[in-house]
Amino acid sequence: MKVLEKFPALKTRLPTRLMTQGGELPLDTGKGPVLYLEDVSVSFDGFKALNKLNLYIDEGELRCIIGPNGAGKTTMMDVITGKTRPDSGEVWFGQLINLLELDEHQIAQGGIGRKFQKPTVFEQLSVYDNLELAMASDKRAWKNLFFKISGEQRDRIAEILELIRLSGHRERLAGSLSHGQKQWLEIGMLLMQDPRVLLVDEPVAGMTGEETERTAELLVSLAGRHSVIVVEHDMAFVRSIARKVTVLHQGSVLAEGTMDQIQQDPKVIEVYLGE
Ligand SMILES: Nc1ncnc2c1ncn2[C@@H]1O[C@H](COP(=O)(O)OP(=O)(O)OP(=O)(O)O)[C@@H](O)[C@H]1O
Repeated sequence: MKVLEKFPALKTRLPTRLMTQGGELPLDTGKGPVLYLEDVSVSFDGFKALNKLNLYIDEGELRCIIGPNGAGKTTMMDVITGKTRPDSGEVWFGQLINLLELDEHQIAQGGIGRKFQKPTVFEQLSVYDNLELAMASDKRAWKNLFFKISGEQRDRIAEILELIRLSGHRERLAGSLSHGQKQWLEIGMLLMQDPRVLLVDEPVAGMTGEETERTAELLVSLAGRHSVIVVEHDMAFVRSIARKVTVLHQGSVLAEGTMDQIQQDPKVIEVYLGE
């Protein structure tokens, strides 16, 4: 059922721009998903990259999105993060925040983090400094060179270093880390902003088997505190972390369910074998 049909009172929501004036976004997920897209369509020169896409992400869930090349996965992430504006449809963060009224920067600051495929850490800085800078980004540090972090913030960095398994490498230059470690550091940098939703694009591309396993553990451990959306082609990896899986095809949801359910779905088999 569509969320707006289920909760008709939501139609009386105030415009997001009025609610967000002067600070924190009033995220309200009490009665519904943390993020949802309804009837979202995006066309590029007449070609429908997204075609009436519906997607509902619950608070704290780990969702895997798969689909053949060109299915619309990247476009979907671009719409959520404000990079691409849909031609039609709705995109809500909680029940009160209309993401279509916010720009990319506001969406990132408001609690939707995105990890692109290529790591973009500051190679000349230490692991620790990368995390400190990420925490402070857009806050005082960039404006005030004498910014000092609090004990609480130091604890948060230590907690994240532990989580991303880089506690023993805190003073190392980020440029000297392995590919996998750089990817974890970047995930750690996003976590410093404590996002409600984390979008992760092909996290294990180019990783060793061991790094892939550790990444699976990391992403699973993030669910609960964050909603994590993982777009990935590596099916063995998806199977290792999957709870609910959404299969996109030609810009819409083709199937949704557990990995076993979708792997036995004749529509999914046809699409993948037909590639
Ligand atoms: N800026 C653009 N201009 C024109 N066409 C585009 C643009 N962005 C995406 N497309 C097209 O829209 C379709 C969906 O692309 P998208 O990148 O979202 O798919 P995807 O599922 O992420 O694919 P992949 O797995 O290959 O990354 C593709 O056919 C693509 O060529």
